[in-house]
Amino acid sequence: MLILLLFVIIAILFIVKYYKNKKLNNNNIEPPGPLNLPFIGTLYLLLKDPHLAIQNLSFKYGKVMTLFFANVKTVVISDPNYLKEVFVNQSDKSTDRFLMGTAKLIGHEKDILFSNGDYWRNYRKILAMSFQKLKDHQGITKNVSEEAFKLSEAFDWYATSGQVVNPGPLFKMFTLNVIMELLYCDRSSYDLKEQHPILMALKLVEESLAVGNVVDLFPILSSFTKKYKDNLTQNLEAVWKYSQESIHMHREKLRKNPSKIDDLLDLFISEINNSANPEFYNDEGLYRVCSDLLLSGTETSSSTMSWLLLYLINNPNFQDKARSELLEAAGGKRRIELSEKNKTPFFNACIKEALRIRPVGALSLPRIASEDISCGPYTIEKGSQILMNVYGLAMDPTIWEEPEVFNPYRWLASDMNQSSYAFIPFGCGARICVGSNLAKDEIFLGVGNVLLNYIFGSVDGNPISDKGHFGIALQTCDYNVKLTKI
Ligand code: HEM
Repeated sequence: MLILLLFVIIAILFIVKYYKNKKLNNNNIEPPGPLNLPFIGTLYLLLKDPHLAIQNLSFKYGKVMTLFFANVKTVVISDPNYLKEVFVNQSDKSTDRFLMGTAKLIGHEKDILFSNGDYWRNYRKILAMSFQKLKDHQGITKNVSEEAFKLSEAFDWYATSGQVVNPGPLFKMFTLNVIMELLYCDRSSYDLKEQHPILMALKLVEESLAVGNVVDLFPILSSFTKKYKDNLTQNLEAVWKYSQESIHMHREKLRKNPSKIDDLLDLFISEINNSANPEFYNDEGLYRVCSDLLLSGTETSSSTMSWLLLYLINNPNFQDKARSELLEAAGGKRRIELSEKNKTPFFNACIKEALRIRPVGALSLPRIASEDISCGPYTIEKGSQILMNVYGLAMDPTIWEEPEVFNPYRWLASDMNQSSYAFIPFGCGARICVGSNLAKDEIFLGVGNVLLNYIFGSVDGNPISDKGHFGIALQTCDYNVKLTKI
């Protein structure tokens, strides 16, 4: 009897949900999608490797499809023209972020990653201008180059002792040091046993984020997840406090000598001071932006470096070719600088290919439809979450020849004619990644300098698995390498 009752309740919920979801105003058509179950929506199809599951679903349901993350109606776009239509032509309706509980906990809607409206626009403008000026600031870019050299030295011990090493944590330390130097005039040693307290806090924040979505999707679980939230808040507070101290120090220095610009935070504060409405920006906004940069600008770049090295190990010919090209560009020195970047087209193509084949932001960061949005023959209903299928686009055989093959030459072919919306590792439209140039410089200098100094191989001579896993980003599985000093 009980089972029958349960069955009837589920059937009723299902029918109500089905009709509610099918009904859009003005006879607009909802993008198709798989069976939407009560409570869990279509999550039953996304349990393992969501980027692969979504790619497969898009083969079946098309380049615009509707999924349900529990109750959250989600439209996934896997077509370059539709991406342009939605995120560029109708950017007034598609620029806001879809904000769940964890995002709000991180940014309090007072940062850049997870804020909307005029607040986001004003802070983003200042940050984008600061990054623009960073490019022309020789002194600051020199620090990134120095850090890349220290990264290369960190591999030395492994090469001389013959020990294998997992390059991931060293790459992570490199990207963290770059941000720490840009914001806090601080850095940490590459000795993985001696970690800076801020790195420990950041690591714990990242671990909490990896489980964040489940907690966000099922508010009913919130009483069980208090510990998770307390842990996240406690570690975020450590990052905020550290940022506040640095902001105070930077402000004091600039008050005494406004022209002494030594890092990104100096640029950011002086852009604020010189803006039309400096009173709009306060310390809370500043320290939340600092923690954004730590969160969004470290794992992303270091994971891409790990992917690039993995593919260069699996393709030793490409590794040799990239090294020879770097060596020639560096005039025979074992140290490459950003000023030589235009002399290394093949290595640059390898970086692009790594960003294509394993985009760490495989589904970008969610946006929300702030109004009904037209997308080809469909309508994306107001309030829906919208995802860009960055990974699916990169694996689309109608766009790329042999998409699963790491082939840097595809970027060098003179007839390369892909839509720029087919390759969107940094997202697209008004919220495109603000740190993309810094990321590309880090990858160039970080991987370029280690390649110039060591030959890398897998431990057993076999190719390393490029399957990866979907955590806070699309990351490589941990892998060890052996290396020989040149
Ligand atoms: C390979 C490295 C990186 C990748 C693949 C990447 C990817 C992305 C993606 C996909 C987005 C969302 C874009 C959208 O909504 O359309 C994003 C946003 C963002 N990224 Fe990156 N990113 C990388 C490195 C960095 C770095 C180094 C920084 C800064 C130090 C950074 C800072 C940001 C910020 C602040 C946003 C939010 C922009 C906004 O909401 O207006 N990222 N990134």
